[in-house]
Order: sequence, then structure tokens, then C-alpha cells
Amino acid sequence: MHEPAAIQDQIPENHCYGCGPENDRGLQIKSYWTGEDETVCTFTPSPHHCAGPTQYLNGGIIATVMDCHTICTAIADGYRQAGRATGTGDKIWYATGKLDVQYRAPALIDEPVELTAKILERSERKTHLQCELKSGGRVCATADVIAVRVPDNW
Ligand SMILES: CCCCC/C=C\C/C=C\C/C=C\C/C=C\CCCC(=O)SCCNC(=O)CCNC(=O)[C@H](O)C(C)(C)COP(=O)(O)OP(=O)(O)OC[C@H]1O[C@@H](n2cnc3c(N)ncnc32)[C@H](O)[C@@H]1OP(=O)(O)O
Repeated sequence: MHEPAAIQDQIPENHCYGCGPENDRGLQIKSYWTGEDETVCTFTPSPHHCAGPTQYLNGGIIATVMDCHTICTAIADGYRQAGRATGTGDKIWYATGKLDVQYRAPALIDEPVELTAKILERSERKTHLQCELKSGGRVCATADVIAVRVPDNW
């Protein structure tokens, strides 16, 4: 079970290719809190998100959804740590400082991929997260991510 509202639908003015509701041609992923430090996301690939072989999901798309899921988690966590509802008051933004993806098995194009993100550590300037992507019930990719807080004129 998770909260009803997606994190991305609470962050204003987001044109990001992976997670921006304002980007009509983007992937428009949606992430949800499932616990104190954990979020989930289900992404349904389209056929044109394929790798060389048409049955597998492209690695860049995998990196993008892992990037966006974790960075949106860091942003929402930033609001939580400030004691505010996501998207309220002064804007809180994080950018990707590090995205280290391990591709462990091919992910299938014709079924949804399931992502989880966990916050491992946070400080004022950065948040360290771990992300796992599953397809067909097996772990296909893991990522180690550093989200860095940036000003809203970044
Ligand atoms: C993300 C948008 C923000 C813009 C806001 C404006 C409007 C936005 C509207 C909507 C956006 C909403 C949502 C977006 C959500 C997701 C988008 C996906 C994310 C992306 O697609 S975003 C694009 C790719 N991204 C970049 O284009 C970054 C380019 N880069 C830089 O802009 C700087 O490089 C920066 C800011 C990363 C750091 O620069 P800096 O000078 O501010 O800070 P500094 O270097 O001091 O690092 C501070 C602490 O992070 C640690 N740290 C940094 N890098 C590390 C690494 N690699 N490994 C381990 N630790 C690392 C340091 O060690 C230090 O740690 P400590 O404080 O403990 O010493």
C-alpha cells in the first residue's frame, strides 16, 4: 500500500523528461511513499523504449527511471525534513550528483518494471539513496545515487 498522491504530482513546474508532468513527450513516472524512507514506482515501457533486441528495455531508459525515481524521493524527503507538505512554501530541488547503475539482467519490454528507492543517509546538502529495478520478478538493475540539493535558480 502507498499514499494516494504521487510525489511528482505535488512538485510544481517540473519539465523533466523522466518525471515531469509538464513534459508531454516524457516518461511521466509516478513515485509513492511506502514507508519512512522508502518509495515505489511502476513504469510501463512502450515498444519504442527497446534496446537492440526488441524484447528488452533500453539501458538509458532504465537509468532515467532510476534517476528520476530517486531524485524525486530526495526532493519529497527534503520537504518532509523541513516539516512541510511536498511542493508547499519555498521550493526544494535536488539534482543528480552521482548515478551508478549496475545492469544485472535484461528487463522485459512487454511488462511493467517495479522500482524501489531507499534513503540510506541524508545531510543538509546531499541524500544517499539505493534503487532496485525488477522485471518479471527478478532484480535487473541496482543503482547507487547521490542527490545534491541545489538552489531553485540552478
Ligand atoms: C533537478 C532540477 C533542479 C533545478 C531547479 C529548477 C527548476 C526545476 C524544476 C523541476 C525539477 C523537479 C524535479 C527534477 C527531478 C528529477 C530530475 C532528475 C535529476 C536530473 O537529471 S538533474 C540533471 C543531471 N545532473 C546535473 O546536471 C548535475 C550537474 N552538477 C552540478 O550541478 C553540481 O556538480 C552539483 C549540484 C551536483 C554539486 O555541486 P555543488 O558545487 O553544488 O556541491 P558540491 O560539489 O560541494 O557537492 C555537495 C555535496 O555532494 C557531494 N557530491 C557531489 N557529487 C558527488 C558524487 N558524484 N559522488 C559523491 N558525492 C558527491 C559532495 O561531496 C558534497 O558533499 P559534502 O557536503 O558532504 O562535502
